[in-house]
Amino acid sequence: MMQIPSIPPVADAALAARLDAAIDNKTKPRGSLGRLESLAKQIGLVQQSVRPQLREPSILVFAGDHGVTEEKISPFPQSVTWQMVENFLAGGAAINVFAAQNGCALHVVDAGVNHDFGPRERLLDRKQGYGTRNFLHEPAMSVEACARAMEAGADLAASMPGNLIGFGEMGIGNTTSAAALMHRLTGLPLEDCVGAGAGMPPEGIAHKQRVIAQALRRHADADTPLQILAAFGGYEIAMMAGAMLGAAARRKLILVDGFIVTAALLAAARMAPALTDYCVFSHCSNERGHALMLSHLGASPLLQLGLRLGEGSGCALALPLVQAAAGFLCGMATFDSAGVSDQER
Ligand SMILES: Cc1cc2ncn([C@H]3O[C@H](COP(=O)(O)O)[C@@H](O)[C@H]3O)c2cc1C
Ligand SMILES: O=C(O)c1cccnc1
Repeated sequence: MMQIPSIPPVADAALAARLDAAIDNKTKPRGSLGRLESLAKQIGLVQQSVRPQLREPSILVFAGDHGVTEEKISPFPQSVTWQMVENFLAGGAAINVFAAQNGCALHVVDAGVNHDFGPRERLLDRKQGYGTRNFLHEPAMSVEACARAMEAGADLAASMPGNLIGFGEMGIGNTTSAAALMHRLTGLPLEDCVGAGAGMPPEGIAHKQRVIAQALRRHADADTPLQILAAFGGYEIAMMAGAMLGAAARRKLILVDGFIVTAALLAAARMAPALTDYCVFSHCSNERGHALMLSHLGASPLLQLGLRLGEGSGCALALPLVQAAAGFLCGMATFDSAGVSDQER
């Protein structure tokens, strides 16, 4: 069974005071870099340094299929998952463009796609199965399979070279899975958790909500975060949850994308609450429920662009801001070093 790594909170009063002083001594009015200042402080706390550096950032797109697609809860067929994986491998998806634009390495993880790809460059084969089971009728996966997927994710994150990992996903049907997880893990009303996903019309969203409500009754006994993740999750979601824990255990910064990635975090953070200390929330997605999910976590997302894509697109777009935050803390002169007069105190 997956050993949940112990994740220490990043809080360190002495280091926090040194970071505040380092940020305030830069040649700028105090506070003038706004949100970048709290971000720089967070990165410093995660890296335990007043001169944090981001090395070899990468984005991992976790892909998996969902048995619940049988219930017509997505406007797209399940096969779009593997077809989009092919598109990622060929370089033609939105995430390819945005990652390349920001010089960010991109890997696709086959967590459980219902398709055989064979060995391919940029594809990390961590296949746990050919899609999950239909959670309307039975748990999406067994608790053991869920723990194995988490463990594979934790190992993968630990083996990544850099100190920042952006999390993205691809899996037709996974907003249904994420909505069920959100409801069970936060207790928020189901109607606030269910949205359009890849473009369901209003009557389709009502159907999706009925399917989830019925599944919630079927799995009323799923109680621990692992049981809940096994009942309603997906291989990609379980693997992301484990990978986030593995990343934080190595003090890597975690860039969180949209609704589905945040649902994986909700589950993982229930297992190790300090996990969110290591997370930067790239954006607030337009998927209904994401804003509430973020407030539940006390998160302040960097961007609000009306995205509702997934794939890690928000991570790639927010990466330059994260680099700017670490960059100003490392690179800017201080009032002293630059011979600039500080404000009179
Ligand atoms: C062409 C295409 C590309 C995508 N890239 C990400 N998603 C996004 O949509 C899916 C979730 O929506 P639902 O739960 O409604 O199926 C996920 O695969 C997600 O990453 C896509 C969806 C489509 C159709
Ligand atoms: O918020 C997201 O990441 C999202 C929203 C809709 C569809 N796919 C992903």
